[in-house]
Amino acid sequence: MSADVLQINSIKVEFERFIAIQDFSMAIQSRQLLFLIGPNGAGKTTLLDVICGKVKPVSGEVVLNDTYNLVKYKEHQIVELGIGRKFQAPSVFEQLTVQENMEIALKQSRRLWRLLRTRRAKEEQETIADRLAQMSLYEKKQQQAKALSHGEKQWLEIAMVLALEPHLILLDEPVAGMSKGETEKTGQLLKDIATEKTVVVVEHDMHFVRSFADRVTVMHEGRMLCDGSVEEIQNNPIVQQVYLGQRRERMHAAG
Ligand SMILES: Nc1ncnc2c1ncn2[C@@H]1O[C@H](COP(=O)(O)OP(=O)(O)OP(=O)(O)O)[C@@H](O)[C@H]1O
Repeated sequence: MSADVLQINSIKVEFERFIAIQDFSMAIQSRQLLFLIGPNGAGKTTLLDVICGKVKPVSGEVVLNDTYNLVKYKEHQIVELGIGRKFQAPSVFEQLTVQENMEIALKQSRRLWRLLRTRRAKEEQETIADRLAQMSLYEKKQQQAKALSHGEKQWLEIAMVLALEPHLILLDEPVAGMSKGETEKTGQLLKDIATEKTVVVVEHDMHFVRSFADRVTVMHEGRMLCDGSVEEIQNNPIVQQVYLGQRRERMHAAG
């Protein structure tokens, strides 16, 4: 068995006649914080959509733990296999408390719903408490979600994904709209999560990527441009030429 959690092999995605992803392959190892970067329209969100089953490729495969070709599974089955997704826009229930949002997240999981029949309510509450504490929200569990800051709502959503106990978490621009302090804290939280899970983040904020990435994959026009450490990406002439261009100076200057 390989050390890869996920192997993406030669996927191609078409929307009507437009090819959004082409001949794309990569392997994702466990317990790392991987950032997907690239210009607008590069195919980053579509790649997350393929992994979580929202979009089906016309060819290629996405293999989880050397065993499950996710292309053949439905979205809810992929959740059951341990892949969690947080979309870009916050979608917490504003009128409900932080605690109630967590309880709903647990009940929405069919996998956990089955488990809960045999699982004691006490354990469910412990899971919720642990994840809220991890995301620094435990003290706010009785507050309505609408009273949270934008950053706290994003953390609540991440806690809701974590409560489903995924092995692989997919996040789309989690720090968009956050303050500097919230962004820094989110990076630390994601680092912490990546000590026990694999975290894949689509991101445009290069300072954030530089500060926290274990590995970076660059996409361009639906293809893999390159993949490596932050330093390797920064020094790659093709990335500088095709993607970063004039932003190179800023990228080196940041941090
Ligand atoms: N449902 C769809 N139907 C048609 N075209 C789509 C659809 N979803 C995405 N696309 C197109 O596929 C390409 C890749 O889109 P995608 O959202 O994956 O890019 P991205 O790298 O995430 O971009 P951004 O950084 O702007 O979010 C774009 O040209 C987009 O317009």
